[in-house]
Amino acid sequence: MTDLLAAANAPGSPQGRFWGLIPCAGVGARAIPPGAPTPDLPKQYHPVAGQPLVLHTLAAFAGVQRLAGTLVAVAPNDHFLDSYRSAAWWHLPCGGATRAETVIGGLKALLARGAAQHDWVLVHDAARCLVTTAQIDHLIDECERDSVGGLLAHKLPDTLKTAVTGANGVRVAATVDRSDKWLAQTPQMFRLGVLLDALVRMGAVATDEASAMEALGHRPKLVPGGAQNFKVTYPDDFALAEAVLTQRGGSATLERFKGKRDAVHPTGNPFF
Ligand SMILES: Nc1ccn([C@@H]2O[C@H](COP(=O)(O)OP(=O)(O)OP(=O)(O)O)[C@@H](O)[C@H]2O)c(=O)n1
Ligand SMILES: C[C@](O)(CO)[C@H](O)COP(=O)(O)O
Repeated sequence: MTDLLAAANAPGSPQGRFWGLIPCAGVGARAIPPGAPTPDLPKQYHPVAGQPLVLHTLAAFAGVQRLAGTLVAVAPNDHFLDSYRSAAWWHLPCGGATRAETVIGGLKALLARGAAQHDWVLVHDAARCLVTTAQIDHLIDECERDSVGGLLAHKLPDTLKTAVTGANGVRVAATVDRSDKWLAQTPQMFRLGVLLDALVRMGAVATDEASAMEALGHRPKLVPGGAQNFKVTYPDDFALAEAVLTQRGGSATLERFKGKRDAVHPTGNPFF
């Protein structure tokens, strides 16, 4: 693995292309209101500001000119996206039981479709539908010359507590120093081959790509993302996402791509 990173960073080695990878195979269990029946529509397909949630995410990625293409990793037997077409992204049923397995499946699919080990991959949650094209471009600018890669993150804005649960309910155990605490967001951008190796080694316990890289001793770069790049996780989050997208004027990026079923991707995506 370290050899792969060293090779990618060696003077004269090719810079590599940039790929998007969207894990989109979760069920969204925490997004179901307490007591409600289990819906058959995963949260990433819920309508938000006039579109299925994930289409806002994909619109932001479609606007990034430097991406060679974006793979959406969906669950086996998930046909939701079959009726949508874009020149900028495609979907494959390579999702797994955990987010890490879905990402591993997606990375292998990218390699099988012609991506190189030293190419960069930007892994981004389908459920972070408020990311903007500008933020993705900013992450690439900040990381493309970095020896490890990095992620969007948000410096903790609130006082941080640890909790203890006992007979008196959930109580504060302590207040924790937050000066060095950040909330990890996505995209998370690393070299494809190195990331695949790191995730396979760490397995399903890796809740994000950076932690797998950290486990190998690397120090991914923290790039400020912003409070609006939150992950739709709980029931209330849909209304918040809707409000922000509506305030932005719907999805301006999405409008640009709507109806362009046969559009040719500017970077010449080989898959269309
Ligand atoms: N087996 C899985 C689990 C999650 N994800 C994706 O990973 C992203 C972030 O995960 P999270 O918000 O935890 O989504 P869910 O696992 O769907 O949510 P929950 O834990 O509430 O069920 C989501 O876009 C989700 O679709 C995935 O591709 N494959
Ligand atoms: C990758 C991630 O979005 C970073 O914050 C997050 O860890 C994924 O969500 P999960 O709830 O940990 O699966």
